[in-house]
Amino acid sequence: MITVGITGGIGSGKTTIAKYFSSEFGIPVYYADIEAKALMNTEALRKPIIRLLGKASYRGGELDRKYVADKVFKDKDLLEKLNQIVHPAVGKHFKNWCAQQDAPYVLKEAAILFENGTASGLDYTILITAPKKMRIHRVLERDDSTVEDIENRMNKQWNDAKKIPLADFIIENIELDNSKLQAKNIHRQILRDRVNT
Ligand SMILES: CC(C)(COP(=O)(O)OP(=O)(O)OC[C@H]1O[C@@H](n2cnc3c(N)ncnc32)[C@H](O)[C@@H]1O)[C@@H](O)C(=O)NCCC(=O)NCCS
Ligand SMILES: Nc1ncnc2c1ncn2[C@@H]1O[C@H](COP(=O)(O)OP(=O)(O)OP(=O)(O)O)[C@@H](O)[C@H]1O
Repeated sequence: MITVGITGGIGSGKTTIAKYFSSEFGIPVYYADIEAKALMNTEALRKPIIRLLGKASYRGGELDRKYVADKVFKDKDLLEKLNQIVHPAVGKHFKNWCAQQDAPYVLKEAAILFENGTASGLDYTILITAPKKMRIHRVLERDDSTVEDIENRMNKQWNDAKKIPLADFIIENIELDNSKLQAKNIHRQILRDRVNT
């Protein structure tokens, strides 16, 4: 199975573009942040997370996302420790998920790909970029975060300049129709490579 990572900083539009690959080309998408949160609600992860962040990490038996986010996005060390609990479980779950897919390739949509070395296990990577101000504006419009919340998350992610040389493909996601054209070209390129190898 050919695996393609799709990543980008907060508010870059990676979910929007991943959904386009799915709806337009029928490509199966693994949404790592959604799957991660489901895995964090399993017994196997609940225990180490409570040990790291305390009992308040769960409320009514469910992960308290706001509590956890407030703790880890203000503390690099805690976030790294949480990543070390969550990311291996996501990696394993993704592998099992891939084995059940029947498609020319699959997409793994994840906020963190280059930062934690996950990219090296994938066949291709697509980086979604957009100017920082635009990304902040998009997230403010989308949910009830504050600029401070968004910047705290941004500061825990590599900037585009560091990720651009590592990516196989880049989509500059400013105007959506143009981004879709870029996505179509990448889709075609992956299919061409597949036939030629
Ligand atoms: C702290 C949590 C519970 C907050 O949940 P919330 O629903 O508010 O955010 P969600 O997970 O949907 O992420 C939204 C955005 O936050 C940023 N973000 C999330 N996790 C991380 C991280 N580990 N490092 C940097 N940025 C991150 C990304 O831009 C992401 O797209 C959650 O983000 C989390 O558990 N993160 C650590 C584990 C992780 O890396 N999950 C992502 C997929 S592997
Ligand atoms: N080209 C675009 N033009 C206008 N709005 C856009 C564009 N791309 C995405 N958006 C909007 O910006 C917001 C952020 O997009 P999206 O959720 O896809 O980003 P993301 O990178 O997955 O964010 P996060 O890191 O927070 O998960 C959404 O409300 C989306 O509809």
